[in-house]
Amino acid sequence: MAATESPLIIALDYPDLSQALALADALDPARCRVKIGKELFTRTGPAAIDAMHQRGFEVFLDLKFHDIPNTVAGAVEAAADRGVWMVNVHASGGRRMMEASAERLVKRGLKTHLIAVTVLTSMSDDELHETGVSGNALAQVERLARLTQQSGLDGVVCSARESASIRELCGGAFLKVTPGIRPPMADQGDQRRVMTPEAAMSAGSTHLVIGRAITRAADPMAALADIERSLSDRA
Ligand SMILES: O=C(O)c1cc(=O)[nH]c(=O)n1[C@@H]1O[C@H](COP(=O)(O)O)[C@@H](O)[C@H]1O
Repeated sequence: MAATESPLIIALDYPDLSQALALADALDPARCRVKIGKELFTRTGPAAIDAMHQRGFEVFLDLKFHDIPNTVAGAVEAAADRGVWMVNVHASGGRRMMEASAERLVKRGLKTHLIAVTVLTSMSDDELHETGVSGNALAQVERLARLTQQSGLDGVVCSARESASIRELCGGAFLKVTPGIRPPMADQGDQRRVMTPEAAMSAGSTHLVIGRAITRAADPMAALADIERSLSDRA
């Protein structure tokens, strides 16, 4: 399978496999990775993963596991056995849950990247307070990133607004996978902590998750090319 140097991960948030395949067939695995999330996976099951692997894409399976340690470790192992490049859990599942998952991969010699979601990019500080968290999003992301690193995982999902702080706290090699990416003038939609692609890379994000800015664009390939251009202009 062709590994790519690109930081771009395209979120295939579609209700059926044919729409996901239509975009995948226009994309080039040398230029991006793809993400399969809850909607597509619940519709298609592992068939979507297999179809992307057949096309040469590395796959981020985004099912955000959040359960007791034994259950999540088993789910992470199952994902890795499918050969996915990356899988995620919720950091708020706690240290033992994350350690059990990381240890399972090590024990089996599986190379899948394991990362943890800190605070969803759709949440504002006020919404976070409503869930009982007293600090702001940045403080909670920092706390959970530290816990994630101590638990032996490879990185976090956070917003690009927190990437610089997490780079300082956890180092450059610790993955900072950032959704909530919006090109200038793009509709924010349900996201709250957003950044442009070039600002996100400058802030220290290692990977950018991009969904609707490409999948809902009138011309998805032109939208992707614009984003790639904005990143190479920055370099
Ligand atoms: O884990 C994720 O990928 C994720 C975490 C997060 O905090 N926020 C977030 O938006 N995501 C995912 O990233 C994608 C963002 O999609 P767009 O907002 O359309 O670019 C969606 O597939 C979300 O499920």
